[in-house]
Amino acid sequence: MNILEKIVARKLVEVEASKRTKSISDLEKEALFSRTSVSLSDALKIAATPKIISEFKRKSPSKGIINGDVLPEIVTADYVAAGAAALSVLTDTDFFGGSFDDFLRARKANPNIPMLRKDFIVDEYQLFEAKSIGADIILLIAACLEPSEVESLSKKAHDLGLEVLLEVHNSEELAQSLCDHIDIVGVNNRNLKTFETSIETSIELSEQIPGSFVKISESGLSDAETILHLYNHGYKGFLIGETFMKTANPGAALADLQNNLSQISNRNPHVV
Ligand SMILES: O=P(O)(O)OC[C@@H](O)[C@@H](O)c1c[nH]c2ccccc12
Repeated sequence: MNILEKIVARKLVEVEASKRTKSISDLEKEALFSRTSVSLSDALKIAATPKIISEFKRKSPSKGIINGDVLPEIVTADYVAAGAAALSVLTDTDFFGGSFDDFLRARKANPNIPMLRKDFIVDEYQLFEAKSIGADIILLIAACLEPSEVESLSKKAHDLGLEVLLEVHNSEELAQSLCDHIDIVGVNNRNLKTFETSIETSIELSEQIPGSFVKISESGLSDAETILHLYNHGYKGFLIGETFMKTANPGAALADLQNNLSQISNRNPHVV
């Protein structure tokens, strides 16, 4: 089994256990369930500069512990103060050290920013969970879902008022999984089966994504030059975790990146 298969196998067991402890109608009763979602795709569509989606990630299977001892409410509020367009918070515990508690603390500290529930969605039940913790966006990973599952899960997400980020890593996944209910297409520069990361993945796929979809580039991003290069290939948003989380002050690391982005674009106004 590759790591993605291991995560999915574990997730299926976890979801069955959660269903036994909390029913869908319990989830629907949570206060945040009725919160009106904030759109990320609308903000990205009109973005005239690169937008950063900052991730709260304690650890990962590829990197091990990145930053175990951080407070989600502080880090995410610092991200927002430094200009993050959205937040991504891992809710997978076993492989990424995340939790609903992390997500809820981040949500409480930042009531109005678009937030992505970063997890491995394999069952409709998890969409109700996402809604109940105040998520605005959910992730569907083409590499671990059948195209028919992407279609039904994304439709259900829309019914619940959630936006859908479809993550792809190659042209086959893109061709097979893209459907009408996708709001944002994310190209993951990291192959989740091998952990290899290459920005070329985003460059190669940029032209294959129909212009009607807003696109973001994910993983392995750290410098302003690369981000502006990808922006010029049509990417509006950039999902970044490790670059920020590995520092003692993730919010300050985002502020530095934002500074570098504006300095470069001031020097070369044609770039953005
Ligand atoms: O920490 P990075 O290299 O900046 O990557 C962030 C994000 O793209 C990555 O965490 C991610 C992308 N897709 C995922 C799917 C599941 C878990 C995690 C991910």
